[in-house]
Amino acid sequence: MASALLQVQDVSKSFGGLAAVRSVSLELQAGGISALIGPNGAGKTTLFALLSGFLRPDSGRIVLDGTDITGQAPHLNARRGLTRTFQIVQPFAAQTVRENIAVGAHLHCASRREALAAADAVAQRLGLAPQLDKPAGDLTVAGRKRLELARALATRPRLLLLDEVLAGLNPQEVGEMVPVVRAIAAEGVTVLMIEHVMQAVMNLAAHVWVLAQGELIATGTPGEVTRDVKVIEAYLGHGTARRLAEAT
Ligand SMILES: Nc1ncnc2c1ncn2[C@@H]1O[C@H](COP(=O)(O)OP(=O)(O)OP(=O)(O)O)[C@@H](O)[C@H]1O
Repeated sequence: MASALLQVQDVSKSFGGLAAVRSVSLELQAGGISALIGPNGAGKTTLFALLSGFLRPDSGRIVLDGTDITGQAPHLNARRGLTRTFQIVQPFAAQTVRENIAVGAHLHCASRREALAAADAVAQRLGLAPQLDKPAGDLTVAGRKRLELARALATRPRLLLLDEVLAGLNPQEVGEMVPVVRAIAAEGVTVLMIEHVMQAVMNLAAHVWVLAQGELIATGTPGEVTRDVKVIEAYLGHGTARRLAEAT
């Protein structure tokens, strides 16, 4: 079997006395879409920050394609092909959509002209071409989510960490974004997504990890983890599975 694209080995991170991520280990194979789910405060975003280099783990190792990248700065990880998006999208509001996307493209483009041309190509893929000359601040929430994706894609990732790209979208917008994420994966980018919209997780992800209170409590297909008693109780409280069974 080929070695994993990403190996997370016994990674922990505390903030003061709060253990946000506890001894998490997982292996992500190249290709396809996987999801990281869990209740609010489970440690999902902290784990993304550790993987992408925005935070350094207290202990444990992160290995990308055989290379130890533990604690390596985000821009160096991006050079290696690991890029994340942010839950709260903060574009450079006064700059155009094109200029915002070009920020990501600069990683691989020698000149500004080349970066702006690369930005145009990424915008085409994400349906943002009509907005290229608009200030990013004029975009709707759905447009900003696409822009966040475009900026990440412009870095030409092999592994893309998506932090709630569907949050704040209405059902129609979610329906429009799902094929966008699928198309990114179909182009060969490995996608790991934090997502609360379970319908989309069921729809998109082949594999799911579940975090609760900093610990991985389940892993499997979306169907498997949503039937897992530990997962049901992590979301709905201890004893829920038994009460549900008694009620039916
Ligand atoms: N910089 C920080 N300083 C102190 N505590 C933090 C910091 N970042 C996160 N935490 C805490 O760590 C825990 C995990 O937070 P995290 O944001 O990783 O959870 P999450 O699973 O992404 O939650 P959500 O689904 O609500 O975004 C929470 O209790 C949070 O308050």
